[in-house]
Amino acid sequence: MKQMSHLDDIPSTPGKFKPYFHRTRWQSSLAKLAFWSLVFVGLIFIFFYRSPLSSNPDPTRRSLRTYSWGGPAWEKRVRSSARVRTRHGFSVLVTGAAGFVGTHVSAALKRRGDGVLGLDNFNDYYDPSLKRARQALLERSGVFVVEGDINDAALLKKLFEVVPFTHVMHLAAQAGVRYAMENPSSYVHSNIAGLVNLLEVCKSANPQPAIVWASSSSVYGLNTKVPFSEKHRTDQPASLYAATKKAGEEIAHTYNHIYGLSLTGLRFFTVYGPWGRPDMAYFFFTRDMLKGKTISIFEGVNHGTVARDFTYIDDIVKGCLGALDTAEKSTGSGGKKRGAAQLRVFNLGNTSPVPVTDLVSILERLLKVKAKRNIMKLPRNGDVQFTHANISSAQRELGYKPTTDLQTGLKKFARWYLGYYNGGKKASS
Ligand SMILES: O=C(O)[C@H]1O[C@H](OP(=O)(O)OP(=O)(O)OC[C@H]2O[C@@H](n3ccc(=O)[nH]c3=O)[C@H](O)[C@@H]2O)[C@H](O)[C@@H](O)[C@@H]1O
Repeated sequence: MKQMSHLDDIPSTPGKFKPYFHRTRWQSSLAKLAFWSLVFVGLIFIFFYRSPLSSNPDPTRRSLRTYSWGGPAWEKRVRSSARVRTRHGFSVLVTGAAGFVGTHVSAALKRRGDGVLGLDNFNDYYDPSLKRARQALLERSGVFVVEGDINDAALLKKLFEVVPFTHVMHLAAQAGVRYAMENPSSYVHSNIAGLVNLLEVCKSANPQPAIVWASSSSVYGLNTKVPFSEKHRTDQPASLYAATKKAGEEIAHTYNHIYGLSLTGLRFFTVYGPWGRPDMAYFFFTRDMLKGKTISIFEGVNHGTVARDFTYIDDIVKGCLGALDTAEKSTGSGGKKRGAAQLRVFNLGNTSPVPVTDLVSILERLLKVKAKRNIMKLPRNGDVQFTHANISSAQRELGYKPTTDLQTGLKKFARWYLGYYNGGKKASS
């Protein structure tokens, strides 16, 4: 009876059913049936339309999230953000614009008068609030970051319909070497499927844009010749991440060969700096050292040094702009090749590897805290022991010349970190 009165309390449509609602058992059952059907339909609705970001436990499905885009107001924002403000400026679509490198490159392009439209799926591989903060930064400088995935062909086609982009700076990717063992399919999804989807849209665009994109120093894998030169072998990747980046380079070759797309791959060497990625060692060492937590420092066999050719973000940005400025036009149009097009790959490193133990010592001095060091064997999870870039090719062709040493770059990072996280009190996740 109690339940009945509870059901009676539920407001129903006026007139028709209300007077008969509790008169007979049959009618009551019908009402119950209608109620539970409604609940059922509601649950199905919630299941299909909720955001996978908040509750989907499978991170590879993150990008199935539905984004809203389109409409006259949205197109106006897209157009205005991509509008070129200098005589020979570019209009550039920057994918991964709310990412670390994407934010810095987008801001630099905008500063010099190029039109920039950002695209980012804001996934939760690391704290999305940092991506939102970068987005806010870009919004203030006039860059609109469209929320969407590089696997969404309809969205990409729409963007090319609205803006005839001259260039694409493709920085959206699943990054991180060690995470590839935890979530391999996210690498295939972003770095392979997403890249192919983007190139498919670019090859059909009219005019076809020139594309500059992020490869990685990790493609050198087990190569032992140093410094790493673009001529060295890259067919022994040590992680799935590296393998997907290497696959990207081969895919670039195919699209260049078949469709005449101008493609430049940039092999970044451990990029660091303000607004960086919390999944990278320099970043989480800083966080953990400030919290007094122990950090794990890897070493090679027989106590061998593990070192990286750490490269400061401002130097990388100059390399990216150099690549865009020297990119030749794609030769095809509407999916047809008209002649041979440019295909390039460059190392963008710093040319001076620093042991990870030295990185920690620099951080200790800058943060004025003593690190609790746990020295451990380099795990077999994709990390390589040593990276060192030969940059003569980028120097010659892009005018690339890194000028920031690790000490100077980390000082800028630490200053940003302490400001952003309120003196290290509001720790990053
Ligand atoms: O340049 C690249 O190719 C790559 O650089 C970084 O990868 P990685 O160099 O491994 O950068 P971190 O993850 O920040 O590691 C830096 C160093 O710290 C070491 N490390 C890492 C984690 C840890 O707990 N302890 C530790 O000693 C690593 O072995 C490595 O030598 C990025 O995460 C990749 O996305 C990028 O493609």
